[in-house]
Amino acid sequence: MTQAQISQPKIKLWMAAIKPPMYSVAIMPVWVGTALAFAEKKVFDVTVFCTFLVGAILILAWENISNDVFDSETGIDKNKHHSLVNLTGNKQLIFWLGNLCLIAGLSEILAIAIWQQDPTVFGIVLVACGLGYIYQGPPFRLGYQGLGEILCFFAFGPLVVTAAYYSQTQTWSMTSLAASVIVGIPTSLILFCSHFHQVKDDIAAGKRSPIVRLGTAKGSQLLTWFTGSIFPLTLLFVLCGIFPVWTLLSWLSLPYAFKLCRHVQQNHHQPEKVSNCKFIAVKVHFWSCLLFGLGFMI
Ligand SMILES: C/C(=C\COP(=O)(O)OP(=O)(O)O)CCC[C@H](C)CCC[C@H](C)CCCC(C)C
Ligand SMILES: O=C(O)C1=CC(=O)c2ccccc2C1=O
Repeated sequence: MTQAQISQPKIKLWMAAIKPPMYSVAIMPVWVGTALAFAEKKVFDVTVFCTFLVGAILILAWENISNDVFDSETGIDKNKHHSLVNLTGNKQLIFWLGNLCLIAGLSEILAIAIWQQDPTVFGIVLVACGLGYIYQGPPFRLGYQGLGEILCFFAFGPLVVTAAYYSQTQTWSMTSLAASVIVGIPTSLILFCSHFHQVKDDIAAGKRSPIVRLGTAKGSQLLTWFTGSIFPLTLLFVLCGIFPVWTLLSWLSLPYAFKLCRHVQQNHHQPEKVSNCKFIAVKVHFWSCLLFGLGFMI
């Protein structure tokens, strides 16, 4: 923990604990699945869309709140001043606040299932929540084995994009599966980026994050390959006639992708400098997914 981090004002610590920009990871898969449903089937149920969005945000709030609870049990967050548990000193309160968000979020998704007399969307979201739990909750804690990025890809990619598409159409689509890959990769990149500055604390707590396993130098190279993969992959799906040409609008997010790769390559070994790379990755994710979804609507 640096002097700068220790002396941060309370409001800054609370904002860092709540992480508002991170909630775009819950919004984008719902947006892309819904945009694709509109493109393919010309349907758009605004009530289902808004209900799904609120549910997704609440479920992500549960994931983040309970992350601070579970991490307080392993000691990994002892230097994390912006952990909700450290800020309030009340683990029970935070635990129940998280559970309340989960119940409220799942109730939104259940409402969609009841309106449509079809449990499919609820079932898919329940599986995504299961992946969220085994990422951090006992006895699994698969994130501590370096498996978080894989869970993250399937949860925010194939599962939630498919559920959002299904919530609008009550059918399945291969294009939706392809689109979910384009959403899943940048979401996992955010998680990947979040480990660069935490190597010391992770090793001390026995967490073998991908960056602990690979080292920061190799990690920065892998980041460049995966970030770079999103754009040619989209082009490939366009050339195969799976995506409309307008989905290439997502290439307008390339400046953020370059910024991310350059920043991490230059600073991967300096925790204080690289610690903001997660938020550059959020920008890559936000703009690439927003424009990608727009490409289906045009
Ligand atoms: C909480 C997550 C990452 C934080 O991990 P870490 O412990 O390294 O963070 P700190 O350093 O800040 O302590 C995200 C984990 C994502 C997970 C693998 C999958 C989550 C699935 C969601 C619950 C599904 C949401 C569905 C919704 C959008 C409908
Ligand atoms: O706090 C974090 O580091 C993350 C929180 C979060 O909700 C999320 C969701 C999807 C991918 C990555 C992340 C985080 O890194």
